[in-house]
Amino acid sequence: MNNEKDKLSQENYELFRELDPDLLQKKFLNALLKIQNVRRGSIWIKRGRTYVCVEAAGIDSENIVGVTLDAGSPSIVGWVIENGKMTIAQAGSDRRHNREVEAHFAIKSSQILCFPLFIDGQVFGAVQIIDTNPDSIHLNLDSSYLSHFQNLLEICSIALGNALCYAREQKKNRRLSSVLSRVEKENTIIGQSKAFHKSMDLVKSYADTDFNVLITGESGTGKELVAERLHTGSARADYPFLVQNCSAIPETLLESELFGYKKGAFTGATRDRAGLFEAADGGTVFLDEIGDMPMGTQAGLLRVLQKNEIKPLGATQVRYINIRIIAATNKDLAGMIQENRFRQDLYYRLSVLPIHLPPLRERREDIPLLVRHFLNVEGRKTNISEKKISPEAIHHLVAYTWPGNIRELENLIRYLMVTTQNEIIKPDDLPERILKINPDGVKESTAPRNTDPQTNETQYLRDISIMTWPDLEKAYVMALMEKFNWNITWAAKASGINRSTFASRMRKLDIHRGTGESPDSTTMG
Ligand SMILES: Nc1ncnc2c1ncn2[C@@H]1O[C@H](COP(=O)(O)OP(=O)(O)OP(=O)(O)O)[C@@H](O)[C@H]1O
Repeated sequence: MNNEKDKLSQENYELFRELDPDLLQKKFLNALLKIQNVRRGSIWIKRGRTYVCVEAAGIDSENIVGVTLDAGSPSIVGWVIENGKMTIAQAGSDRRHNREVEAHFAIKSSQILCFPLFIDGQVFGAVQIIDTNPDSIHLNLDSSYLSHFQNLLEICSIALGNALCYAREQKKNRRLSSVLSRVEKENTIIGQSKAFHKSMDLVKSYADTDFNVLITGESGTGKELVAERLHTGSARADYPFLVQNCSAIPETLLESELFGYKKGAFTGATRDRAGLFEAADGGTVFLDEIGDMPMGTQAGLLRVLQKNEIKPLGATQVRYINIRIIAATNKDLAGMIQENRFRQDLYYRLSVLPIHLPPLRERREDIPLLVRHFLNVEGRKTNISEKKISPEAIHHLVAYTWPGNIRELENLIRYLMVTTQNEIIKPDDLPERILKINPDGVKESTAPRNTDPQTNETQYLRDISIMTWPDLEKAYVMALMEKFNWNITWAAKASGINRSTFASRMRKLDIHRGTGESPDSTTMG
């Protein structure tokens, strides 16, 4: 008996060293099975009106992890959880035993020992230790042994409960950090052009719905940024926003990333792993480059959209998830359907709400705003003193065609921040590919480029002469707001008019930070 007690204590110490709840669960169950000299066992957690199997050991265990039992159907774990008492049951004759789960087992259970798991006096789950020997002779049911066993269980149950709480808090923490970083990013959607506004109006109206969205547009036009905005503006904002790029990734790898896998599903699958869809439960999944998704994976995605169910690789049972899909592509999906490279039924499901983001060359008015924005952001990030840009250099940037769109512009600003020695970026600092294009060919009213620094002012006036009065006022107010970090009072002071007039002009010109905020939600001061 003393030997047995020592064995229990040793297992105890070993368990307390484990902080990872998944590993702790596994070690906890294995320790109990070892002490009781049996091989089959499982841990169940109560979730609402269901009991979910979170860990299992022994032959057929892969058929039971993830199984969800309804509180209304018979089960030993349900009985133990609801009554808060341990029980011993004969699998063949006990009416509480769930026959449906047992039906999946090649080797049948004979005797079941089941204990409740407590935290703070509340039952949060149950652990089953199961004898599969037909004579039910392996379980030690001696009352004094069982009482020591119960002590070990109580201590481990506290450790497990704490580890689960810790994991929950960690998850919450990660979610909050991702919301925080999204909020920080959120203010960076820049654009005042008509084409951009049209797309952003759609974003605002789509965010309130829960339908799938298909974003089309060339590479670097801001599809991911817009997807994030759709998520943060939706009721799912407090849940994860997870991104998967579907291009340049082998089919099986993409499937295991998205749907997850069971231990042993393929070489190297040493443990169960949840996929992206499951990890994003409650939130949004952004599938970038959906046009590159292989046909096989498209079928799995269709099942997610039609039935909200996923089947991890190697699993026999499906799992239910609740996610919103936002997909993006720069490919012609309609053309791909004709060539049988994209499923038509999937296309219809994905493109309930379509958004097209215009290329930068179709919204050239936004280039000066974007340039100023990136100079500001990069200046802050790199600690290099903020640089200015000459109207002439801007003139070249506006004329360039930007095949890589906003990403190319952002990268160029990073490059210029580092390579430009002077405080002001001038045309000479620009790369050859940009200088090659004649800026005067782009806008008919633009006068020939003047390289004499003394006549920069004249050039600048020529540049702004192509703008309308509201455009000019808009650009002026935006420049002030950015300079004063969206503090209306300071910006109004700098402009020489009072705050309420300034705020009312902002409203009239429909100027707001990014796109989602009204002037009143800018920094107060
Ligand atoms: N309107 C915008 N205002 C500020 N920054 C933007 C804007 N649109 C895009 N960006 C920035 O440009 C870069 C490219 O944007 P994003 O990754 O969203 O483009 P994408 O269309 O998803 O590209 P790809 O198709 O190549 O994946 C990002 O760094 C993003 O922050």
